[in-house]
Amino acid sequence: MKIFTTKQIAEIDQYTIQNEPIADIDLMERASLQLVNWLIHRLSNERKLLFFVGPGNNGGDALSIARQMADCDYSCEVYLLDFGKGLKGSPAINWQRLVEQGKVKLVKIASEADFPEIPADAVVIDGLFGSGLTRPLDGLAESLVVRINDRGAMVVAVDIPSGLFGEDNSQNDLSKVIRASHTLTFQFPKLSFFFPEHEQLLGDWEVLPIGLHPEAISTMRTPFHFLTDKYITSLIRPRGKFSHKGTYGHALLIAGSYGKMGAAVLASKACLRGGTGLLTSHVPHTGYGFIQSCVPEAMCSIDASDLMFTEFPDLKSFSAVGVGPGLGCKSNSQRALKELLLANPQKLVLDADALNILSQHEDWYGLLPKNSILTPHPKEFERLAGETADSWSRLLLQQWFSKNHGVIVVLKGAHTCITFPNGQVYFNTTGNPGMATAGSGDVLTGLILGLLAQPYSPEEAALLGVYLHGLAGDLAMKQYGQEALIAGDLIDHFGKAFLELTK
Ligand SMILES: NC(=O)C1=CN([C@@H]2O[C@H](COP(=O)(O)OP(=O)(O)OC[C@H]3O[C@@H](n4cnc5c(N)ncnc54)[C@H](O)[C@@H]3O)[C@@H](O)[C@H]2O)[C@@H](O)CC1
Ligand SMILES: Nc1ncnc2c1ncn2[C@@H]1O[C@H](COP(=O)(O)OP(=O)(O)O)[C@@H](O)[C@H]1O
Ligand SMILES: [K+]
Repeated sequence: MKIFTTKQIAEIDQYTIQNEPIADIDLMERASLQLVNWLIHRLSNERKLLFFVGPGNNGGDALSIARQMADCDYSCEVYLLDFGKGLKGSPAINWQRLVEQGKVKLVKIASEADFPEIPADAVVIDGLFGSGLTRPLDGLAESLVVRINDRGAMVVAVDIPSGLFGEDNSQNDLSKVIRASHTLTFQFPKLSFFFPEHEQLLGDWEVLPIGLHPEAISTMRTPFHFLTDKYITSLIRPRGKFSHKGTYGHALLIAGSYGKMGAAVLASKACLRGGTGLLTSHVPHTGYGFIQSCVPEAMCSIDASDLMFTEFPDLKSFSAVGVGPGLGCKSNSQRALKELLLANPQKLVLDADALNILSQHEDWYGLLPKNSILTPHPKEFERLAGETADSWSRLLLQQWFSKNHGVIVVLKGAHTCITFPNGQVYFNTTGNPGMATAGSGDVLTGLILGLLAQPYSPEEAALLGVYLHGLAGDLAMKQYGQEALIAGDLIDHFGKAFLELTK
């Protein structure tokens, strides 16, 4: 599904108004009704609703919601942040409708003295500013937001927490942004919803469809997307009746070193459960018995070194290569990694220490085979590409890195972000904090390798691998909860994850 910038969303709004066609005030009513439905299903009408209303359409939405909630017997008060210019257009119509309805206390805030008391059990509806925010909040708006945040009441933000920009918040002061418990956003999530530093501002966020014009949505171009079940299911290829293990490729996994053989076991198992036909796990001599007994389905290629990666088998027989989990960064392994890059494997996934080694040799970046998949966590990405001050800047850097080096970057996190050499960006929507546990990245590498080998294209393997990995995490969480979940549980749930997508 596409993610649009707030500027594009405003264009889609206008297209809908002109081409559905629908009057602006009616579109606002339709959008507000979605929020009304959400509120009445979750809140008892014994709770007082305090609406904070700004000068634009976001305020207009809040005014409409207040009227509809009052009609449903909720006790509502409206506080309009008055910049002395008066309301215009649909917000003005909605103000007038409230006046005529006569059920809601209406107050204009012209100074801090007009700020109301906010009881802890009240619910604040934040309709101060939406996607039309032009600059960080200051003056009276800033003081009001700080006051609301200080009270600790439940806050439901309309469309976006007031003060937060939809994309670039690099110049914003986040202490002047509404801290919502819930954010109910219209039709599309905003890009800034996928960034970790905004978690406390957004609370739980949900997308409410408001029937924007499908033609505008399908024709408007954007590099930004988020992954859905439907899209991922469309990537999964059913197996042919007469297929055999040779049909599904032969993966080579180079992993493990003395003391870190568990990474090789986890990645090997994940690779096999990802559906590869054959797997050879290349490990140092010391890991031979361990791999053979823990993963009997894998063949073993044994390094000349007892302790670490120093060489690799002839690549001819392999349809994809994965390197990195538990590898260590010793100089012999560094040399071997360079030789591997020079051997130019057709399909390559690099993780963990392979990335740490790479980041020490920027002059090797040019050796990366086109469309290699790199799976850094944020620290590894920083080592590879440099430091950034915030998630927006990091996203731009990641996009640039993918384009410039012709590689796919899977930047792991709560919303793992996948960037392609053509500039396209995909955010993952599966997974949970239970996956913040040792080895879960090794499992992802193995899974992506297993998919690459079959062969899925590098683009498909990255998207499918990330989504399935998170889905397996969500299924495993149902069984173990978050604390007790360990990386091996993810592998045990790959089967259910595949079945869930193809049922
Ligand atoms: N037809 C539409 O366009 C629809 C819009 N919708 C709502 O409309 C919102 C966007 O509305 P608008 O574009 O009117 O924008 P906003 O309601 O976000 O606010 C823009 C207004 O705030 C002022 N402003 C911006 N930044 C400020 C700052 N830092 N300090 C003080 N004043 C500031 C602007 O001058 C303008 O008057 C969405 O977030 C959504 O809630 C929904 O009603 C759906 C339909
Ligand atoms: N809070 C979270 N929500 C969703 N997924 C998470 C969360 N924390 C970690 N993960 C996932 O777990 C994996 C962790 O990878 P990584 O940090 O490389 O672990 P390790 O190095 O221990 O194998 C990534 O795929 C990441 O997306
Ligand atoms: K808002």
